[in-house]
Amino acid sequence: MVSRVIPVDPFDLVLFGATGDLAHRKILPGLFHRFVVGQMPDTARIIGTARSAISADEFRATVRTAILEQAGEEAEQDDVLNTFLSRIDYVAVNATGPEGWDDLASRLRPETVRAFYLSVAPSLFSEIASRLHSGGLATADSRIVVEKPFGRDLQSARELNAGLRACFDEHQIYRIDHYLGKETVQNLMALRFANSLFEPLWNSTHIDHVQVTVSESIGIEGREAYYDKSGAMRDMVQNHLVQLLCLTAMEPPSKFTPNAVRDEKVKVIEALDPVPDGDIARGQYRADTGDDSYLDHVGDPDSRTESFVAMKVRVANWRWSGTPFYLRTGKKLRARESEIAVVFRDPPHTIFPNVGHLRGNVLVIRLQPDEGITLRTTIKDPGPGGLRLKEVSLDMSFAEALGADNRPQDAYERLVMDVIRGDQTLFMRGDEVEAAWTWADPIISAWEERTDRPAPYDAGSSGPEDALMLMHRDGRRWRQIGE
Ligand SMILES: NC(=O)C1=CN([C@@H]2O[C@H](COP(=O)(O)OP(=O)(O)OC[C@H]3O[C@@H](n4cnc5c(N)ncnc54)[C@H](OP(=O)(O)O)[C@@H]3O)[C@@H](O)[C@H]2O)C=CC1
Ligand SMILES: O=C1O[C@H](COP(=O)(O)O)[C@@H](O)[C@H](O)[C@H]1O
Repeated sequence: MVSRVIPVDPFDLVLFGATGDLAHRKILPGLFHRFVVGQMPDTARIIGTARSAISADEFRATVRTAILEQAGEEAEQDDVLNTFLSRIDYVAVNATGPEGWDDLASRLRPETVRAFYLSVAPSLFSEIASRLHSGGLATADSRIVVEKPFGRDLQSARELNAGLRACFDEHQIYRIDHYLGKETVQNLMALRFANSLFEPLWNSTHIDHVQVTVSESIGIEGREAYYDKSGAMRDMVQNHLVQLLCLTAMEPPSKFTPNAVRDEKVKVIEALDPVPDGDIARGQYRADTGDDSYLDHVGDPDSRTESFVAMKVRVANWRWSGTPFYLRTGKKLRARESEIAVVFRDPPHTIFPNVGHLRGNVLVIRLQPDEGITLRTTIKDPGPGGLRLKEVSLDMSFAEALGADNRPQDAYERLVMDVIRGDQTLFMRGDEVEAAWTWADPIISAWEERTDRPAPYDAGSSGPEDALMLMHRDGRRWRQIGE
């Protein structure tokens, strides 16, 4: 049985960078899944482009292979896969030269939603936008989607915004942060704003602190050149972790519209205090048995790029004064585990004899691997023998609760369909990205002036000792990774 899906309007999706890694691992398999569940109308078309001079048949063959690798059982029905592939075309286009643009223009249909997905290096964004505009390929209703990283500092983000806005209106620009497409991230908004239970408690009177963890067990996996110039702060914190913080901390938007939601997120970013150096722990993984260290992976024994960051962040507004947000993320950690843990204050008094200190409730929003929501509560330990207390979790796993037919969508499949629908709620607005860089830039600049190295941590651990200390000195503890 297929879940409730509302088909989108007919579209021409032009995928720049169609021969690349992201297109083959995420975007095309995601589109295939949307096709399988019936969301892509019969008249939808995907036009892949890149410089490679390959035929449409050759391109389709690579897409077939990628889908068979990524999409699981659904891809085994050959007729379904063949029908999907018949919607795919390919045109060789050079983003920085005249070759291929007229051919591409001739394939686009009038009266059809046009989306141009730029899965290419950010250095190509402005030039592609300009050629789409000057060649008349983009209409007033067309959408342009750009991948991360959106700049490496405020200055470059402003330049990218200027390049895109010279040719497209803000309502046409979709800046991807794939964390916003994750099912549980949206569930955080539903949890907060569709229930009356939590919102009265959602403030510093009741919440002691919030922990946002994005722990990865993988390393930099063939992306050395990019990662060593970025590090965890630019790669993960400035975008994904700041977005998670925003959705946790923001005020209720007046309505669920793209600008109402994004206005509230911008206010949170603008309320972030500068983070003093003493509130940050940076780490770099060292060799594990049978594996190399970060320095071996990037081939630079002097690299000072961090593969781990933990920090204490303060949101300087009425709601959150006195409730810090602790963020941490890193590569080669003990487990792949991402969550937002909202730690409530301890009960102020206990009426139970011989129980000692009662711990506060913890609401955990699990992003991955097992998406769901857990509430840690204290109950009576069942059975005879007097009243003893015990901590238990009220647990909701989405996979179990919703059943296999309603498995959470991959972030990319949701986001691509949102583009076609013209819904920008889960995309970053230009001012939002600039605000996040305004906050992150001084932190990064301070590191760049220093000569010391990030603290080493063992691959497979929970990160460097400094990160533990960041919490311990406040009388708090990180939640365990990988338990
Ligand atoms: N891979 C990933 O996991 C992630 C990637 N991203 C971002 O997505 C984007 C794409 O990444 P990824 O797929 O890994 O990159 P790849 O290097 O694998 O692919 C780049 C693509 O761009 C095409 N290309 C390069 N130069 C030109 C040009 N002058 N004109 C037209 N096409 C060109 C290449 O094809 P050809 O050489 O044939 O022209 C290729 O299809 C980047 O912005 C990256 O930061 C974001 C998150 C994760
Ligand atoms: O954007 C990025 O995200 C991935 C982690 O994404 P996830 O969905 O697997 O949690 C990270 O590995 C990568 O370095 C970063 O560029």
